[in-house]
Amino acid sequence: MPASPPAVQLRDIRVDFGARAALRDVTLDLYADAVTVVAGPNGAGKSTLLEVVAGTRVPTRGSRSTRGTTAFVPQRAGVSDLLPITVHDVVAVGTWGRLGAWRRADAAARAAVDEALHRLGIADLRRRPYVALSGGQRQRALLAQGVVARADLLLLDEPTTGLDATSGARIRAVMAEEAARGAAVVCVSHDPAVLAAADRVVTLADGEVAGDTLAAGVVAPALRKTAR
Ligand SMILES: Nc1ncnc2c1ncn2[C@@H]1O[C@H](COP(=O)(O)OP(=O)(O)OP(=O)(O)O)[C@@H](O)[C@H]1O
Repeated sequence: MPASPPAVQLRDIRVDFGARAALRDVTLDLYADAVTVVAGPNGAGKSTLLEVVAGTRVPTRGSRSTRGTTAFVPQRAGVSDLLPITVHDVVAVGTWGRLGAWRRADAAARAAVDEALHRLGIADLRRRPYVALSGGQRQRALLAQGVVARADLLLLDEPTTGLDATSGARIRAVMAEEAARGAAVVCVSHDPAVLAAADRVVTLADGEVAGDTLAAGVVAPALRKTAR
Protein backbone atom coordinates (compact mmCIF):
# COMPACT_ATOMS: atom_id res chain seq x y z
CA MET A 1 0.00 0.00 0.00
CA PRO A 2 1.48 3.40 -0.92
CA ALA A 3 2.34 5.65 2.00
CA SER A 4 -0.04 8.59 2.53
CA PRO A 5 1.42 11.85 1.24
CA PRO A 6 2.38 14.29 3.98
CA ALA A 7 -0.26 16.69 5.30
CA VAL A 8 2.41 19.38 5.50
CA GLN A 9 5.64 19.75 3.55
CA LEU A 10 8.18 22.34 4.61
CA ARG A 11 11.32 22.78 2.55
CA ASP A 12 14.37 24.84 3.58
CA ILE A 13 12.30 27.23 5.66
CA ARG A 14 14.02 30.31 7.01
CA VAL A 15 12.37 33.06 9.04
CA ASP A 16 14.38 36.19 9.86
CA PHE A 17 13.38 38.79 12.42
CA GLY A 18 15.80 41.60 11.56
CA ALA A 19 19.32 40.23 11.88
CA ARG A 20 18.14 37.20 13.85
CA ALA A 21 17.03 33.92 12.25
CA ALA A 22 14.15 32.35 14.20
CA LEU A 23 14.14 29.33 11.83
CA ARG A 24 16.96 28.06 9.61
CA ASP A 25 16.94 25.29 6.98
CA VAL A 26 13.85 23.60 8.35
CA THR A 27 12.79 20.73 6.11
CA LEU A 28 9.98 18.65 7.57
CA ASP A 29 7.09 16.43 6.51
CA LEU A 30 4.14 16.17 8.91
CA TYR A 31 1.57 13.37 8.63
CA ALA A 32 -2.07 12.62 9.22
CA ASP A 33 -3.21 10.02 11.79
CA ALA A 34 -0.58 11.21 14.25
CA VAL A 35 0.10 13.64 17.07
CA THR A 36 3.39 15.40 16.36
CA VAL A 37 4.75 17.49 19.23
CA VAL A 38 7.20 20.31 18.52
CA ALA A 39 9.47 20.69 21.54
CA GLY A 40 12.58 22.67 22.46
CA PRO A 41 13.77 25.44 24.77
CA ASN A 42 12.32 28.94 24.96
CA GLY A 43 13.17 30.92 21.85
CA ALA A 44 13.99 27.80 19.78
CA GLY A 45 11.45 28.79 17.12
CA LYS A 46 8.51 26.53 17.98
CA SER A 47 5.74 29.14 17.77
CA THR A 48 7.29 30.58 14.62
CA LEU A 49 7.26 27.10 13.06
CA LEU A 50 3.61 26.64 14.00
CA GLU A 51 2.77 30.01 12.40
CA VAL A 52 4.56 28.96 9.20
CA VAL A 53 2.63 25.66 9.16
CA ALA A 54 -0.63 27.58 9.75
CA GLY A 55 0.20 29.97 6.91
CA THR A 56 -0.02 33.05 9.13
CA ARG A 57 3.72 33.74 8.88
CA VAL A 58 5.33 33.97 5.46
CA PRO A 59 8.85 32.57 5.59
CA THR A 60 11.78 34.70 4.47
CA ARG A 61 12.87 31.74 2.32
CA GLY A 62 11.69 28.23 1.56
CA SER A 63 8.41 26.63 0.60
CA ARG A 64 5.38 25.26 2.42
CA SER A 65 2.51 23.16 1.16
CA THR A 66 -0.43 21.70 3.06
CA ARG A 67 -3.29 19.36 2.19
CA GLY A 68 -6.86 20.15 3.23
CA THR A 69 -8.21 22.51 5.86
CA THR A 70 -6.50 23.92 8.93
CA ALA A 71 -7.72 24.77 12.43
CA PHE A 72 -5.50 26.70 14.83
CA VAL A 73 -5.96 26.53 18.62
CA PRO A 74 -4.18 29.53 20.14
CA GLN A 75 -2.78 29.54 23.66
CA ARG A 76 -5.03 32.43 24.61
CA ALA A 77 -7.76 34.12 22.64
CA GLY A 78 -7.69 37.90 22.68
CA VAL A 79 -11.29 38.38 23.77
CA SER A 80 -12.12 41.71 25.34
CA ASP A 81 -13.73 41.64 28.81
CA LEU A 82 -16.41 43.87 27.27
CA LEU A 83 -17.44 41.37 24.61
CA PRO A 84 -20.51 39.39 25.76
CA ILE A 85 -19.50 36.19 23.95
CA THR A 86 -20.56 32.88 25.52
CA VAL A 87 -18.66 29.60 25.59
CA HIS A 88 -21.18 28.25 23.07
CA ASP A 89 -20.46 31.19 20.74
CA VAL A 90 -16.70 30.62 20.97
CA VAL A 91 -17.09 26.95 20.04
CA ALA A 92 -19.62 27.70 17.27
CA VAL A 93 -17.02 29.87 15.50
CA GLY A 94 -15.34 26.58 14.57
CA THR A 95 -18.31 25.67 12.35
CA TRP A 96 -18.20 28.88 10.32
CA GLY A 97 -15.84 27.49 7.70
CA ARG A 98 -18.48 24.92 6.68
CA LEU A 99 -21.53 27.21 6.84
CA GLY A 100 -22.73 29.56 4.12
CA ALA A 101 -22.23 33.30 3.91
CA TRP A 102 -24.83 34.02 6.61
CA ARG A 103 -23.34 31.42 8.96
CA ARG A 104 -26.79 30.17 9.87
CA ALA A 105 -26.21 27.13 12.06
CA ASP A 106 -27.85 24.01 10.62
CA ALA A 107 -28.73 20.88 12.62
CA ALA A 108 -25.36 19.29 11.84
CA ALA A 109 -23.48 22.37 13.05
CA ARG A 110 -25.53 22.50 16.27
CA ALA A 111 -24.90 18.80 16.89
CA ALA A 112 -21.17 19.24 16.25
CA VAL A 113 -21.00 22.10 18.80
CA ASP A 114 -22.88 20.00 21.39
CA GLU A 115 -20.61 17.04 20.83
CA ALA A 116 -17.45 19.14 21.15
CA LEU A 117 -18.71 20.78 24.36
CA HIS A 118 -19.31 17.32 25.83
CA ARG A 119 -16.00 15.88 24.65
CA LEU A 120 -14.14 18.72 26.34
CA GLY A 121 -16.26 18.43 29.49
CA ILE A 122 -17.62 21.99 29.31
CA ALA A 123 -21.26 21.40 28.31
CA ASP A 124 -22.43 22.84 31.64
CA LEU A 125 -20.52 26.07 30.91
CA ARG A 126 -22.09 26.72 27.50
CA ARG A 127 -24.12 29.79 28.56
CA ARG A 128 -21.34 31.32 30.62
CA PRO A 129 -19.47 34.38 29.28
CA TYR A 130 -16.13 33.23 27.88
CA VAL A 131 -14.30 35.92 29.88
CA ALA A 132 -15.72 34.46 33.12
CA LEU A 133 -13.90 31.14 32.58
CA SER A 134 -10.69 29.99 34.24
CA GLY A 135 -7.56 29.49 32.12
CA GLY A 136 -8.13 25.74 31.89
CA GLN A 137 -11.79 26.15 30.96
CA ARG A 138 -10.85 28.69 28.28
CA GLN A 139 -8.27 26.32 26.85
CA ARG A 140 -10.91 23.57 26.66
CA ALA A 141 -13.30 25.95 24.89
CA LEU A 142 -10.62 26.92 22.36
CA LEU A 143 -9.86 23.26 21.67
CA ALA A 144 -13.60 22.56 21.28
CA GLN A 145 -13.65 25.33 18.64
CA GLY A 146 -10.77 23.61 16.82
CA VAL A 147 -12.46 20.21 17.07
CA VAL A 148 -15.79 21.29 15.55
CA ALA A 149 -13.96 22.54 12.48
CA ARG A 150 -13.05 18.86 11.71
CA ALA A 151 -9.98 20.15 9.94
CA ASP A 152 -7.39 17.99 8.24
CA LEU A 153 -4.66 19.82 10.14
CA LEU A 154 -5.16 20.71 13.83
CA LEU A 155 -2.51 23.04 15.23
CA LEU A 156 -2.17 23.76 18.95
CA ASP A 157 0.12 26.16 20.79
CA GLU A 158 0.92 24.90 24.30
CA PRO A 159 -2.62 23.65 24.97
CA THR A 160 -1.93 22.27 28.46
CA THR A 161 0.32 24.98 29.90
CA GLY A 162 -0.75 25.89 33.41
CA LEU A 163 -3.66 23.43 33.47
CA ASP A 164 -4.53 20.97 36.22
CA ALA A 165 -4.10 17.21 35.68
CA THR A 166 -7.75 16.64 34.75
CA SER A 167 -7.85 19.38 32.11
CA GLY A 168 -4.47 18.27 30.75
CA ALA A 169 -5.59 14.64 30.46
CA ARG A 170 -8.83 15.66 28.74
CA ILE A 171 -6.96 17.77 26.20
CA ARG A 172 -4.43 14.98 25.50
CA ALA A 173 -7.27 12.50 25.00
CA VAL A 174 -9.05 14.77 22.51
CA MET A 175 -5.80 15.35 20.59
CA ALA A 176 -5.37 11.56 20.29
CA GLU A 177 -9.01 11.17 19.17
CA GLU A 178 -8.50 13.81 16.48
CA ALA A 179 -5.42 11.95 15.19
CA ALA A 180 -7.42 8.69 15.25
CA ARG A 181 -10.11 10.22 12.99
CA GLY A 182 -7.36 11.07 10.51
CA ALA A 183 -6.19 14.57 11.35
CA ALA A 184 -2.56 15.65 11.39
CA VAL A 185 -2.30 17.04 14.93
CA VAL A 186 0.69 19.31 15.47
CA CYS A 187 1.24 20.68 18.94
CA VAL A 188 3.89 22.96 20.45
CA SER A 189 4.47 21.87 24.03
CA HIS A 190 6.88 21.77 26.97
CA ASP A 191 4.55 19.46 28.93
CA PRO A 192 6.22 16.08 29.69
CA ALA A 193 2.82 14.34 29.63
CA VAL A 194 2.07 15.69 26.13
CA LEU A 195 5.55 14.66 24.97
CA ALA A 196 5.07 11.17 26.43
CA ALA A 197 1.74 10.74 24.61
CA ALA A 198 3.07 11.93 21.22
CA ASP A 199 3.49 9.69 18.18
CA ARG A 200 6.43 11.82 17.11
CA VAL A 201 8.52 14.52 18.77
CA VAL A 202 10.35 17.08 16.63
CA THR A 203 12.85 19.03 18.72
CA LEU A 204 13.99 22.49 17.69
CA ALA A 205 17.17 24.12 18.97
CA ASP A 206 18.19 27.61 17.96
CA GLY A 207 15.90 27.60 14.92
CA GLU A 208 16.98 24.20 13.57
CA VAL A 209 15.58 20.68 13.77
CA ALA A 210 17.82 19.03 16.38
CA GLY A 211 15.85 15.82 16.89
CA ASP A 212 13.03 13.80 15.34
CA THR A 213 11.84 10.77 17.31
CA LEU A 214 8.99 8.33 16.68
CA ALA A 215 7.22 6.65 19.58
CA ALA A 216 7.41 2.88 19.87
CA GLY A 217 5.00 1.17 17.46
CA VAL A 218 4.84 4.12 15.05
CA VAL A 219 6.08 3.32 11.55
CA ALA A 220 7.78 5.86 9.30
CA PRO A 221 7.23 7.49 6.86
CA ALA A 222 3.45 7.63 6.95
CA LEU A 223 3.33 7.19 10.74
CA ARG A 224 0.64 4.53 10.46
CA LYS A 225 0.28 2.82 13.81
CA THR A 226 1.05 -0.87 14.11
CA ALA A 227 -1.34 -0.70 17.07
CA ARG A 228 -3.15 2.18 18.69
N1 LIG B 1 7.57 39.13 16.09
C1 LIG B 1 8.86 38.93 16.41
N2 LIG B 1 9.78 39.93 16.25
C2 LIG B 1 11.08 39.73 16.53
N3 LIG B 1 11.60 38.57 17.00
C3 LIG B 1 10.73 37.55 17.18
C4 LIG B 1 9.34 37.67 16.90
N4 LIG B 1 8.73 36.50 17.18
C5 LIG B 1 9.71 35.68 17.62
N5 LIG B 1 10.90 36.32 17.62
C6 LIG B 1 12.19 35.72 18.01
O1 LIG B 1 12.36 34.51 17.28
C7 LIG B 1 12.90 33.50 18.10
C8 LIG B 1 11.95 32.31 18.15
O2 LIG B 1 10.73 32.71 18.83
P1 LIG B 1 9.54 31.68 19.06
O3 LIG B 1 8.46 32.45 19.74
O4 LIG B 1 9.24 31.01 17.78
O5 LIG B 1 10.22 30.66 20.07
P2 LIG B 1 9.53 29.50 20.94
O6 LIG B 1 10.39 28.29 20.76
O7 LIG B 1 8.10 29.39 20.59
O8 LIG B 1 9.71 30.07 22.41
P3 LIG B 1 8.82 29.86 23.76
O9 LIG B 1 9.07 28.46 24.23
O10 LIG B 1 9.44 30.87 24.68
O11 LIG B 1 7.40 30.17 23.41
C9 LIG B 1 13.16 34.15 19.46
O12 LIG B 1 14.49 34.57 19.51
C10 LIG B 1 12.22 35.33 19.47
O13 LIG B 1 12.75 36.36 20.28
